[in-house]
Amino acid sequence: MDNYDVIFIGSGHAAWHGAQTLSRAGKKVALVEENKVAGTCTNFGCNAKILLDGPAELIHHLHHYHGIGIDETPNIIWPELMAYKHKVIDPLSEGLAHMLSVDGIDIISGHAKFTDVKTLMVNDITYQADKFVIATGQKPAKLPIPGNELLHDSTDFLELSEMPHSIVFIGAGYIAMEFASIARAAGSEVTIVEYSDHALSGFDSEYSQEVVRDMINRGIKFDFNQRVSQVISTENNQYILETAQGKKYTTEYVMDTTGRTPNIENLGLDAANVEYNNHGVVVNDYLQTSNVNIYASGDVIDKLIPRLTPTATFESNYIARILLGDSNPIKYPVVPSVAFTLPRLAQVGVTVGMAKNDKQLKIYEIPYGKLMRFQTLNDENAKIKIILNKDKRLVGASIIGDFAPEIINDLVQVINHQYTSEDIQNQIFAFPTHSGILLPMIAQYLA
Ligand SMILES: Cc1cc2nc3c(=O)[nH]c(=O)nc-3n(C[C@H](O)[C@H](O)[C@H](O)COP(=O)(O)OP(=O)(O)OC[C@H]3O[C@@H](n4cnc5c(N)ncnc54)[C@H](O)[C@@H]3O)c2cc1C
Ligand SMILES: NC(=O)c1ccc[n+]([C@@H]2O[C@H](COP(=O)([O-])OP(=O)(O)OC[C@H]3O[C@@H](n4cnc5c(N)ncnc54)[C@H](O)[C@@H]3O)[C@@H](O)[C@H]2O)c1
Repeated sequence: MDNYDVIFIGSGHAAWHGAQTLSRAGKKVALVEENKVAGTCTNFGCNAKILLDGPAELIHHLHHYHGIGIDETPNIIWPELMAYKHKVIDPLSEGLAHMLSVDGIDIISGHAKFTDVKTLMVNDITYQADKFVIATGQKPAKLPIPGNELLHDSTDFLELSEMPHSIVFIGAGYIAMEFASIARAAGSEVTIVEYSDHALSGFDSEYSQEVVRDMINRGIKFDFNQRVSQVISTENNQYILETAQGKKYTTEYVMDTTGRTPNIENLGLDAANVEYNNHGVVVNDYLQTSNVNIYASGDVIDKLIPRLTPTATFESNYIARILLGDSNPIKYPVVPSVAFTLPRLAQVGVTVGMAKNDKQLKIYEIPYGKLMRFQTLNDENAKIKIILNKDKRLVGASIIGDFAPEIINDLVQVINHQYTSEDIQNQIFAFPTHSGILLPMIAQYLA
C-alpha cells in the first residue's frame, strides 16, 4: 500500500495549484484522475470555449462598423476552427501532467473511491494519506425526461466536427447563452427554450434582457416559460422536442444545458464518514468535511459562492496553506462573474437587485459606450451600474459591453482596496484604454 502526505481526488484547478505548493514544500503528494489531467476548465470548459468564441467575438465587433467602414463580415469555417481547437487544447493536459511530474507529484489514473475513513481504492490498489482533498468537480445534469439519451452536453458541443444546421438549447443559463452565440455566428439556426421567464438569472435583469434582445436581433429565437417534456428522434435524423405547454420544435441537434451536478457518486463518501447532499460535499469554514482528515475544494463543494475556475483555484491554494500550518478560516474576496455572451455581461460584489432593497446603497449608471465610442469599437450600448455604500466606496458593479470581462478585473481592485477618488486620481493610466477612461469617471462618484 502506498502512503502519501496528501492525495487530491481530481486534477482540475481545485486540485493542482494546491498540490504544487504542497509538493514544493516537501510533502509527498498524489493526484487521482479518471479522465484527462487538468479537469473541466482546461479540457472541456473555459479554454476550449473561449478559443471557439474568438472568431464569433471578432465578427460581433465588425458588425458595429456595418455601413460606417465595413461592408461584409467574414464567415466562420467551423471544421478549420475545430482543428485549431484540437491543436491548441489537446496538448494542455499532457503539458500539465509533465509539469506536475517535474514537481514530484504522482498522478494515479483511475476512479477513486474511499473504502474507509483513511483508505482510497483506485483500480483495486489501496492508498493511504494523512490528508485527502476531494476535488471531483461537477458533471452535466441530465433532464429526467423520455428521450434524454438523445440530448448532448457541453463536452459534445466543444468536439463538434461540423456545425449542425439547427440547434435547440434547453435552458438559458451560462452555457446555453455562450454556446448559442458561437453557434449562431457559425451559421446555425438557434433556439433557446427556458422554463423560467428570463435568461442568466445571476446577472442584472435589465442587462441580461438587453443581451437577449441583441441575440434576437442576430436571429436567435427564445421561448421562455416552457418546460421540455420529451424528445423523440425522427427517421430523417431530426429530433422533435415537446414542452408541457404544448410547443414543438424540430431540430438537428439538442443541447441539455440545464445545469451541472456534483461528482459525489460512487466515491465511497459514506464509508469515509463525509457528509454530503444534492449540492455537493458539506464543508466548514476551513473547507474541512465531517471527516477531519478530508477536505474539499472547487465545484464539488456545497457552496453559495459561484462555482468558477478562480474560486476553485483560490480554495485549492487555501487548503495548501492550511495543510502547511495556517489556522485562519477561509475568507473570500469579492468574486467577479462573467458571461461570455455577445455582448458580454460582468458583475462583481453587491448586485443591483440587492442594492435596490438596501436604502444605504446607491446605484449610478454610466453609459460609457456612448461617451467613448472612439474607444469601445463603437459598442455604443455598453453601460455600467456602480453601487456605492454610505461612505461612498464601491461595493459592487454590473456591466454590459464587449470589454466587460477586462473592466471588471479593475473594479475588483477598487472594491478590495476600498479606493477613494484620490486613490484613483493619484494614478496614471494609459490612454485611450477602457480602464484609463472609466476609472477616472467612477472616481467622480467616490468619496
Ligand atoms: C462549458 C463550460 C464552460 C465554463 N466556462 C467557465 C469560464 O469561462 N470561467 C470560469 O471561471 N469557469 C467556467 N466554467 C466552470 C469551470 O470549468 C469550473 O468551475 C472548474 O473547472 C472547477 O474546477 P474543479 O477542479 O473543481 O473541477 P473539475 O475541473 O471538473 O475537475 C474535477 C476532476 O475530477 C475528476 N474526477 C471526478 N470524480 C473522480 C473520481 N472519483 N476519481 C478520480 N477522478 C475524478 C474529473 O474527471 C475531473 O477531471 C465552465 C464550465 C463549463 C462546463
Ligand atoms: N462564464 C462562466 O463563468 C461559465 C460558463 C459556462 C459554465 N459555467 C459554470 O457551469 C455551470 C452550469 O452552466 P449551465 O448553463 O449548464 O447552468 P445554469 O445553472 O447557468 O443554467 C441552467 C438554466 O437551465 C434552466 N432550466 C433548468 N431546468 C430546465 C428545464 N427542465 N427546462 C428548461 N430550462 C431549464 C434554468 O432555469 C437555468 O436558466 C454554471 O452555473 C457555472 O458554474 C460558467
